[in-house]
Amino acid sequence: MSTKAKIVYTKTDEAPALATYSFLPIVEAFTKASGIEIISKDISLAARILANLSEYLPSEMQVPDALAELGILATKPEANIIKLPNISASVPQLKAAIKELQDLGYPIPDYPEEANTTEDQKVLACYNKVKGSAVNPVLREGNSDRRAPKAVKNYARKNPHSMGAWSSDSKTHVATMSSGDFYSNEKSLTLDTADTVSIQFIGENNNSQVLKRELPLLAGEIIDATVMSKKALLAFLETEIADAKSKGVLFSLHMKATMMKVSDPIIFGHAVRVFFKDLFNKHGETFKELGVDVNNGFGNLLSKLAELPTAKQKEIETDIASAFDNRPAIAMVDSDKGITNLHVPSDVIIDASMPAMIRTSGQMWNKEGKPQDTKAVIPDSSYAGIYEATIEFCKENGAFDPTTMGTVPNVGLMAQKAEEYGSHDKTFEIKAAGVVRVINSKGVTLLEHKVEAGDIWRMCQAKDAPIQDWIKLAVNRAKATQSPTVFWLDKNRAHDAEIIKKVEKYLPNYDTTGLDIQILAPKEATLYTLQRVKDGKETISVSGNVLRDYLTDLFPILELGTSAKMLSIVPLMNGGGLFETGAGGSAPKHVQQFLEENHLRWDSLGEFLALTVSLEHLGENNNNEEALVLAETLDDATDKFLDNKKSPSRKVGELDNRGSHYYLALYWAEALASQTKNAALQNRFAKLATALRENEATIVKELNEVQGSPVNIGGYYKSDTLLTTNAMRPSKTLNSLLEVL
Ligand SMILES: NC(=O)C1=CN([C@@H]2O[C@H](COP(=O)(O)OP(=O)(O)OC[C@H]3O[C@@H](n4cnc5c(N)ncnc54)[C@H](OP(=O)(O)O)[C@@H]3O)[C@@H](O)[C@H]2O)C=CC1
Ligand SMILES: O=C(O)CCC(=O)C(=O)O
Ligand SMILES: [Mg+2]
Repeated sequence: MSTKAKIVYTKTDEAPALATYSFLPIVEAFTKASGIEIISKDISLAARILANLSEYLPSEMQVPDALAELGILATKPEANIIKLPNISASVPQLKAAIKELQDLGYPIPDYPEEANTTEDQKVLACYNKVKGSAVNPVLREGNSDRRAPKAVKNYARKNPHSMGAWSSDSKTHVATMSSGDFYSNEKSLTLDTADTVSIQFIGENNNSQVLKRELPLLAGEIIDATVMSKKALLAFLETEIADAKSKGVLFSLHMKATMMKVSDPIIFGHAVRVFFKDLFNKHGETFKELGVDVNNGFGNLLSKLAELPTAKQKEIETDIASAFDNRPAIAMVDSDKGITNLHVPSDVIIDASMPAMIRTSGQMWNKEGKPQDTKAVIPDSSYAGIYEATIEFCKENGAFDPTTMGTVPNVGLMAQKAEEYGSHDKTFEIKAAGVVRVINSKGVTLLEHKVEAGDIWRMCQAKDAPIQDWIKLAVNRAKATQSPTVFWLDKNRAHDAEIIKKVEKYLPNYDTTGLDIQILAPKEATLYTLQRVKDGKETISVSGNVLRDYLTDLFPILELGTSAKMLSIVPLMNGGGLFETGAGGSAPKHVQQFLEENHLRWDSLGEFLALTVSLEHLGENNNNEEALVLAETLDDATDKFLDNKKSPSRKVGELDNRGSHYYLALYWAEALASQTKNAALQNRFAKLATALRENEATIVKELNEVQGSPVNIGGYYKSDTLLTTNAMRPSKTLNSLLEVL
């Protein structure tokens, strides 16, 4: 046989990584005789740290830079990558992972609190490559196509998840800025020809500083720049904190500190300082001496208090307690442990946190662990309107009904680090009053803002080729579904106005006869879509990168209870395929439960869907008939899996992730054994299908009886391979059946 076609299956973090220990051996067993090679690539946070700090490690401890390899692969036609969700690390998570690796004996340096020396700057630069959303932007060399497959949608309609009722007198609302924010200050233009620009700051006393040198731009590229005024932000936060107190609602802040890893931690830090302003007024000096940095959350302050003499510690603790009394009640992440919304910037991430709140009657948890109406603070107003509109809609119409509601697939512009999510290397906290200019190679100023000390200035890019590809993808989906297709673009926003020009330029390249394609600003698009959702209809959202992220959690969480059940395809621009699993994250809560009671409630449906399309892609691209049959039968097996309700339960002692994998394997083997397209596959799987069926009771018993007590896998970020394998593959019967295949 010619060289085998390859599928890369990523090893990531937390719950999806645990699930991989159980699921990957099944995938390998099922595909190995069909000319398919499954390659596992470790892009976990721990592996990325080790790869980036190689020079500090002895050779036997060094690991390859798997992410860099995959980044290159993603630009090649042969790419076929299954990408599971991974940790996008905030600084507290990064430090915890570094500590774990050091304890395991890896001699890597600490995360530098302050980078004053050249050495510290070098280390910090290495860690910055690992920080925040450092994986997805590298692999996403294509735009995104996320939707709920029919079978999944039908399943949700027949088996609705719980949905909190909405009352018209709910006090829950969104608070967002009306001036001085990124939305209000945005300027944008499209380049006619390729150029190289630089970003410069010119102070009021005429001292100037180059913020970024030699930024190459392509012809047709859209750039935009904007600024968040610190003064306006602080005033806004102060007003909203007071308003939350007077209205008796919880204060909660919703940011994306992981993807917006430069701007959003700064905004997060301001929120912590304004919320605890008396504390900072009184103890600011002490905090400075301790090196407190609340851009990493209020938890950073708490962790430093132990360094103080006991008396001082007590005094500050008393002042913290009175701050909590004097300020509004704050939304909790974990009320049992006293962890608030302001503790860690990666605990509350807007794409998942806002829909979760909307699903629970617009309420979040207070410190007594009871649900309460909430003020959701989303400082920048660019996209806050979509949540505002959804909340208003629920107040007026009540909660959505998963048994009847329609569906909202998304086509998202994200290739080549498009828009805000690619802006962190062009985002700056401004040191003094002056202007920031984007200047072209001839010295002409393209964009300019007046700034003050503490303002956050940023520039974003969107290249022409990805935009064209995105428009093509939108037209394809519109044709395939015949559903109304809405570009969520605001003509009054500078950047969107440039994108609209491109949509108007490129749409006529396609035959759109009979298609309903519209352009609506995000708030109007939300209202239009929600009404159709309520009426049970499908509406395709076509959006930029941030809305892609927000909408592909918002609608799935309302429709399906979780975005883990989404089909999430990234047709790579050079012909390969990146198949993401679900649209959500790495579910740290699930790991906590697993470690405490050896029950993993992670639902791998997203992995099943991704594997199906990956096999299909491989079959078509390599003329591999067996891969196509494997894909078709896996699709049937997934339908049966849903029909027979074999998804993991949330409760210990019941079927969990491991048991759900067994059933998928059983149904897949049965589908392969009963199909008649390919006799070789039919023969190969006949015995296994019978054996898996005959041993059902034994296997399920072996998988379920291990549950109920804590499990040790030897690490959180870098668990022990053998311990984790044993924990995730406890059925000897299942293991030996897979081995003989
Ligand atoms: N593509 C990627 O790589 C992404 C990575 N992330 C990263 O993931 C981490 C956690 O993010 P967070 O915002 O908490 O979002 P998560 O999606 O991890 O968690 C939110 C909740 O969604 C539910 N959920 C998510 N996936 C599944 C699944 N497969 N099966 C069942 N339930 C599921 C769970 O709710 P419940 O337990 O209540 O059922 C879970 O607690 C962060 O580090 C973040 O940066 C986030 C988004 C995407
Ligand atoms: O990369 C990340 O940090 C999160 C990605 C995400 O939330 C998404 O793609 O929906
Ligand atoms: Mg998301």
